[in-house]
Parts: sequence; structure tokens; C-alpha cells
Amino acid sequence: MINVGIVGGTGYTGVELLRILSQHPEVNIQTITSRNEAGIEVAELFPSLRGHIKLKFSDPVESELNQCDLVFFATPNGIAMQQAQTLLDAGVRIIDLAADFRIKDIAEWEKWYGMRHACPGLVAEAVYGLPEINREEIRKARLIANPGCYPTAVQLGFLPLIEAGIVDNQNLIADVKSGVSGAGRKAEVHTLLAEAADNFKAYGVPGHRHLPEIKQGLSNIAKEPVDLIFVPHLTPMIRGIHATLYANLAAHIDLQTLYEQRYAKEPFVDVLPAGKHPETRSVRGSNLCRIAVHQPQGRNTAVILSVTDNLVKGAAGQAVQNMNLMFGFTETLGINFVPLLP
Ligand SMILES: NC(=O)C1=CN([C@@H]2O[C@H](COP(=O)(O)OP(=O)(O)OC[C@H]3O[C@@H](n4cnc5c(N)ncnc54)[C@H](OP(=O)(O)O)[C@@H]3O)[C@@H](O)[C@H]2O)C=CC1
Ligand SMILES: CC(=O)N[C@@H](CCC(=O)OP(=O)(O)O)C(=O)O
Repeated sequence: MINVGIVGGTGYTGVELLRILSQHPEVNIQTITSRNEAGIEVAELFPSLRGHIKLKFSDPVESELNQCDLVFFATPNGIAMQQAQTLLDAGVRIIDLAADFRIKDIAEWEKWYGMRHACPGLVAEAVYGLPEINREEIRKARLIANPGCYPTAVQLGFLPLIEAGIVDNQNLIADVKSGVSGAGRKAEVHTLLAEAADNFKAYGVPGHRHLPEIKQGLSNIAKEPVDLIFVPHLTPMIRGIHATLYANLAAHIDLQTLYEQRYAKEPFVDVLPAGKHPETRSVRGSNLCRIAVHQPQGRNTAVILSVTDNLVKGAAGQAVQNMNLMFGFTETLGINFVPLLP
């Protein structure tokens, strides 16, 4: 058993981590922090966890994070970077669900995130936690940068095409829709029921902070700079991400076979049989990325549908997948569950 701490246990990713980890046979949840709810029973705030989590929230300053084997940061951007060095020095391993360690170019990170990086020296060491690309590095890592929700769906969708070197890498298009929980649990006008329900909008069109993360990941795979247009949308689902990806093909190839072979051994990527499309409603609570491949007749265009859950394969579930790899557990342990329907 490993002792685990969660910083930020009251956000949507934090409570999703609690739900998953409370059922994990190799995890003892030692401490869960919240500044606003310190002293309150976790089960009082989240009755869904009654009988599963017996802890109280503690203040991050007073909680004994340095006695954990692993600490998850389910906090806003800019928090993990302030505590990472101290925890690593105490022998604690870290998975940051936020973006502090995702982008290797510090100036680029500071531009998109609008703050100074507190520990640029650790960024090079951090391993980008996308197991389908970095599995062996993740096993050895002390510090994991868990990917963003949109970048998970987009990178997994484009990955086989780019690895095979058969697309025009300068003209990729990612048209992506997210459920509202992707915006987090904090109160904001644009996620009010009256604003977000029965509504639909594109946002971040001139530039979204996940663009440099996606470009970095795809460029690493291509071994040359990749360019793409990425437009996120807010859709009135509670959970889930649906990415529709377009790429111009530079060679004739059987896309279905390419995808099936690339992901044959991946426990959390499911390539649907030819002609099937992922059903959006089934992304709710799904633990994996479901991919459908389509090539319109007579066109050299690949249309890839990549569907995930922003809170599971896009955040907490992927973080636990990384934890399993880091501690030598079976990769699917505790996250091999069946999605909700409806
Ligand atoms: N929602 C999603 O689908 C996804 C989110 N992420 C990322 O995961 C992170 C968490 O997201 P989400 O759960 O949505 O966020 P929320 O805003 O819903 O939750 C944030 C949590 O962090 C705590 N917190 C806030 N400020 C601090 C601080 N200064 N020190 C310590 N704790 C703090 C809050 O508790 P309190 O204020 O009481 O301390 C709260 O528990 C974000 O970086 C987000 O970008 C990544 C992928 C998907
Ligand atoms: C729907 C919605 O608002 N989504 C969020 C992204 C979610 C996310 O978690 O991004 P980071 O982990 O990189 O902060 C947004 O667009 O800001």
C-alpha cells in the first residue's frame, strides 16, 4: 500500500480522484487538503463518499504532505510549482493535474499562463504523463505533468497518423467540444445553468493555452514542428470531450488498420470497428479514449473522432494510470470500470 495526499480535494478533479482512489486496493489516502473546508468531514461535503472516505479536509500548510509516498496536486495552475522542490527533497513523488510542468519552453509557459515560473529548473525533469507515448519514462519519474483534457483527446487522435508520417503536419485541425465540468467547480458566470445549459459556444478562438501543449506533444512525435488550428467549444454536457480532428493525407493507407495496430495493446484507448462512431452520451464517466476513423470517399482527408471524459482519461483517471505505472502496480488497477449510461 502507498500513502497518498491530495492537494485541492474539493474541485471536480480532486473529488474524482477521491472516488477512484477510495476503491484502489493499493492506496491509503492519508491527507486531503482544502483551505476553505479545513476541519470538515469529506463525507459531509460529498455525501457520495460516505462510508468510503473517513478523513477530514486539512489546511495545506498544516497537512503532512511530506510524509506521503505520492502527492496529487488537483489545484489551479501555479500552485504545484511552489511546493514541488520541497516535496521532492523529502522523497515524495508528485503528479500535477494542472499545467505547471507541461510545457518545456519556460518563456512560452509564462506567456500563456501569465505568471513567472517558480521552479523552472524542475520542468526539464518532469515527465509528460501520456502513457501511450511516455510509458517507460513515467515508470521512473519523480514528477509527472498530467496532460490537459483537450490535449489528451487531440494527441491520442492524431498520434498514429503523425507517427506514420503520412499527414500534412502544417495543416491539422482540431474542433473540440468539452462538458462544463472541464471549467472546474469554482463559481463563474459562464458556467451558470442559465448561461451554459441549452447553449453552445466556441471560445479561445484567437488562442487557447492548450494550443502550445498540443503543438509541443505532436511536434515531439513528428520530430519536426507541427502546426494546427485548435478551436475549443463549451457544450451543455456535464462531462466528456468530443474531438473531431481533420488531417490531409500525404499517402494512401488503410487508416482503420493503422489505428487498430497502434492501439492494440493500449488498455485505455479503444479503436471502434470500421463504420462505427462513438456515442457522445457514453463518454460520461468513461475511463478511456474511444476513437473512430473515417475517410470521406474520394478525399485525401482523415476524419478522426476522439472521445474522452475530461475528468477521467483527461485528468483523474489518467493521473491514477500514471500512479500505477510509477509504483509498479498493474496499469489498469482501480480504473478498469464500466462507463455510466445514460
Ligand atoms: N476540470 C477538468 O476537467 C480538468 C482540470 N484540470 C486541471 O486540474 C486542476 C484542478 O481543476 P479543477 O478540479 O477543475 O479545479 P477547481 O477550481 O474545481 O478546484 C481547485 C481545488 O484547488 C484548491 N485550491 C485552490 N487554490 C489553492 C491554493 N492556493 N493552494 C492549495 N489549494 C488550492 C481548492 O480548494 P481550496 O480553495 O478550498 O483550498 C479546490 O479544492 C486545474 O489546474 C485544472 O486546470 C485538468 C484536466 C481536466
Ligand atoms: C470547458 C473549459 O472551460 N475547459 C478549460 C480547460 C480545462 C483544463 O483543465 O485545462 P488545464 O488543466 O490546462 O488548466 C478551459 O478551457 O479553460
